[in-house]
Amino acid sequence: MIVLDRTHTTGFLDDEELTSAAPVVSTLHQHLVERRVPGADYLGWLDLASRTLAAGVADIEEAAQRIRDRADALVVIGIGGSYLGARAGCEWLKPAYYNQLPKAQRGGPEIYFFGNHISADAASDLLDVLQGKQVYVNVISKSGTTTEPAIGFRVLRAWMQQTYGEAETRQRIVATTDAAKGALRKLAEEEGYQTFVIPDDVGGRYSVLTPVGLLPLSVIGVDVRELLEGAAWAETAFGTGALADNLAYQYAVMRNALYRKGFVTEVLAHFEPSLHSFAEWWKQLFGESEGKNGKGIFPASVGYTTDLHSMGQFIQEGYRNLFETFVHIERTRRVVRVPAAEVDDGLAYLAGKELAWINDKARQATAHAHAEGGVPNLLVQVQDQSARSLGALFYFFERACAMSGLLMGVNPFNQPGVENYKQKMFALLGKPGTAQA
Ligand SMILES: O=P(O)(O)OC[C@H]1O[C@H](O)[C@H](O)[C@@H](O)[C@@H]1O
Repeated sequence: MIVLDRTHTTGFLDDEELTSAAPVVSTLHQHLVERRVPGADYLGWLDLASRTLAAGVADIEEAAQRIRDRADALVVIGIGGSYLGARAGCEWLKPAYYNQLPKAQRGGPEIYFFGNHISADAASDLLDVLQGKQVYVNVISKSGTTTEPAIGFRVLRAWMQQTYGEAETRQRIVATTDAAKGALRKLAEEEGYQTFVIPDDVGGRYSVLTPVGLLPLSVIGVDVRELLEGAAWAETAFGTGALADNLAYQYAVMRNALYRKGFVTEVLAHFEPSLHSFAEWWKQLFGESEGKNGKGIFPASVGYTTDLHSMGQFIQEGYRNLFETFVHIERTRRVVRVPAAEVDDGLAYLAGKELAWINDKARQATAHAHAEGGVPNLLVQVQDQSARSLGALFYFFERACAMSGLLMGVNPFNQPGVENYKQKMFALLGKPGTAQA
């Protein structure tokens, strides 16, 4: 289901550099599966998909159905790992203009993501668009104490209370949070919201296949079992410690080998606008997992061919510390051809050609040109834009990220650095118990 191709690393990486990593990968793999690595309390994602399939997702599907039957719009409140996966899934699996389609064609309510910023204008704009609609909310926070979603939830809850009254508002809110800890858990219990639990042993950026991602996606009509099946397939496919047989570990080894040669920025490149949020999810996964102790590959992303007309110049000829990873989808969902035309607009040579075919030529040309310009690039390919492929790809990158962080010598499962700005912000805000600035 997943292909990894390193043709365009020729001249930058040789086989021996990769195969020689096999013993260390095998040892780290053993430590990972025996849960003897730094951050070992956060390894629940390793077999989460297969366990979830075995336990069933009826509770998630029932809650989703209740919302689908009643809602015009679902607002998903969360930040970081508590929203990027659902958003990635939504864009990957649903049409680009999903919210603008007639309800019958959508197969679910409109979906909005909120609580991922502190913007007054964005908050007001959301409330404007929700006017007159039947709104339901899924508020998501593992810690239950993150400031942005907590503020967003307050704003939206106040609006809902005014619009629907207190009792009705309670019926329209589902909270996804820790089983016992945090302000959101406490509030959910006091108010009697329906709740879903984020397991203790799954960190935020690895949580897309928990109710964090599954509930919102189920509400908009995604068959979440297919998503889980793709990931469960990947658990087996990328579950071996033998480097030669494990593409996720090979990807981890390649990016580390490039890193050691000074390629310290990885640009995730895709050719489908619907992969934009997938790239955002990927950036959090790798950025928070590896960027610590003065180490890490800086994860960036571009959407081609759009960004070939902006960032393309830099990538082709700018400062040489970049490598790229192209995420490519082999088959598009639909076929569009360049129409024949009477006028001469210089495109006669493309008449009748499929856009997907042209896009693929653009990808091949870009990969070639960038390698020639000193940017080695890897290809990660999935066959289609299905839920199964997405589930497999989520897991591929999670598994690769864990191995990559271990190879780099960091704990891939913590994020101590994000606390610093928070403490300074709390001091500026005068939060009780914090040092005043
Ligand atoms: O789910 P939450 O506890 O609200 O956390 C949401 C996000 O916020 C943080 O600051 C962390 O850096 C992220 O790893 C996390 O995904």
